[in-house]
Amino acid sequence: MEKKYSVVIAGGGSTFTPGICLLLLDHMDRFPIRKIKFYDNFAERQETIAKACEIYLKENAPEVEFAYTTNPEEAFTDVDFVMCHIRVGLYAMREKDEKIPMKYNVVGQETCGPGGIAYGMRSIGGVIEILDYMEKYSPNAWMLNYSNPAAIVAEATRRLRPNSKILNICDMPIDLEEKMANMVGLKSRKEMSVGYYGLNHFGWWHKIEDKDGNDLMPEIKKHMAANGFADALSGTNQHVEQSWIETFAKAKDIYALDPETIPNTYLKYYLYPDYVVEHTDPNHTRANEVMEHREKNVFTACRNIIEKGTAVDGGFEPDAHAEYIVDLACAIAKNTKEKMLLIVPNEGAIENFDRSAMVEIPCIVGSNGYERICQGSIPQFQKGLMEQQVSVEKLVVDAWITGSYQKLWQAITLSKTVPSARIAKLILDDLIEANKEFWPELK
Ligand SMILES: NC(=O)c1ccc[n+]([C@@H]2O[C@H](COP(=O)([O-])OP(=O)(O)OC[C@H]3O[C@@H](n4cnc5c(N)ncnc54)[C@H](O)[C@@H]3O)[C@@H](O)[C@H]2O)c1
Ligand SMILES: O=P(O)(O)OC[C@H]1O[C@H](O[C@H]2[C@H](O)[C@@H](O)[C@@H](O)O[C@@H]2CO)[C@H](O)[C@@H](O)[C@@H]1O
Ligand SMILES: [Mn+2]
Repeated sequence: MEKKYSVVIAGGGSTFTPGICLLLLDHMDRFPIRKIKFYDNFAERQETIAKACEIYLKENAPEVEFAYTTNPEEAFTDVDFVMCHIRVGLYAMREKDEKIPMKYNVVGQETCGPGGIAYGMRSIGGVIEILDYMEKYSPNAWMLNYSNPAAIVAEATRRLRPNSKILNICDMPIDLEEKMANMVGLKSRKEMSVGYYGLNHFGWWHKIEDKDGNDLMPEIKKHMAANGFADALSGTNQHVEQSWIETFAKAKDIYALDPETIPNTYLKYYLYPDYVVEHTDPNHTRANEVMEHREKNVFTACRNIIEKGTAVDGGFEPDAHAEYIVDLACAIAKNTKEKMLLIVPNEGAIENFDRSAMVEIPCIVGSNGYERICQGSIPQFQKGLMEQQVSVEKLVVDAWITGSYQKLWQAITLSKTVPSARIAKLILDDLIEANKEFWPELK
């Protein structure tokens, strides 16, 4: 009898939960599920998502047991996988992450620069707490974590829970690879084999071939030089707002800095911080767009489904972009040896880079975890940028662990997005005030 799996979604009130829940149901042939649970520390938020999903599940997969709870023992007992997508402080704090640095003409962004540092200082405790619940109540389970900022969370879990069964992953490369597949007329990124190196939200493709080993880089480079990632489809409908459309187009200017590699879009914030500040409305940032679009749409759909008592024509769609999560779960469950980009300790996979850095590289994933695929040596330009950024990330984790104001001031000062130690201190003091209920006390 084929094993059926029990999954808990940590962050059940997430705007991504319905799409991921439906996606799991779409892949029951390769990843059969006996139970889905939601866990959240915000009962009311989760309940709206959960009650709608419960109606959907009853109508479409009545054989799958479903529950939702804020009780850790109920949530994490008898689970095989924890899919973790929490946002400590919700969008309200994301809005502050994005607006406080902008007061000083510094990039305000969800995962990059001082905003990402603030988010990291909130996320570490939340993810570690859930990891500890998992290990207490289901010691053989795996955590698939895509809570942000993945770079800082990954460094913290390396330092604080080095032996835990956690895989940290990001879907930005997935989206961009789909766009590159579209550039060269392929149906899916899975028809490509890639070489990639970097940190999370801070990386480059250095090799892209088709399944026959033909080099796809020349054609992709041509598109990047002319349009960046603009005008290339990826199948996701997450990014329709103007801010994302501009981000995809701006990749053209990031590419211009090193035409031998294809850049992750997030490098925009580090290489063109002046452009970003000039093109950001300090009173209406990405957090406002998400609250006005994704959050509003998802919760409106959920409330309608609950009111009608049926999910038929309720607007729930499987989140195709999240297929990577099922790929990852299958790789662990079925030993598929899937090749996936993960955020893992370098240990020499990037030959001329810090062995302890959490790097984003291609890995082979099976039942016993991942094996790194070596990416060789990296050029001086990327090496210099990565050494600065990984030091920021390490200093943030130092600050969280030791409660050190000094370390966090150093981290913000060291960020390529911040012009001086004076500005860094002004931003830090504002962030401390805004994060009083979330950060450890700093001395
Ligand atoms: N890694 C990636 O590529 C990727 C892609 C998309 C989203 N994300 C991340 O997924 C997460 C969810 O995104 P969203 O926009 O849906 O957020 P959201 O605010 O809609 O939902 C997050 C949920 O987490 C819950 N939560 C917060 N702290 C918690 C804690 N300590 N314990 C349990 N639950 C907690 C909140 O109550 C909320 O219901 C974010 O971290 C986001 O950055 C990552
Ligand atoms: O501004 P947001 O909240 O819409 O997006 C921020 C996240 O962007 C990336 O995830 C994208 C993903 O790249 C794309 O495929 C699409 O499906 O949606 C995701 C969420 O919008 C990035 O990887 C995440 O870390 C960011 O949180
Ligand atoms: Mn990401």
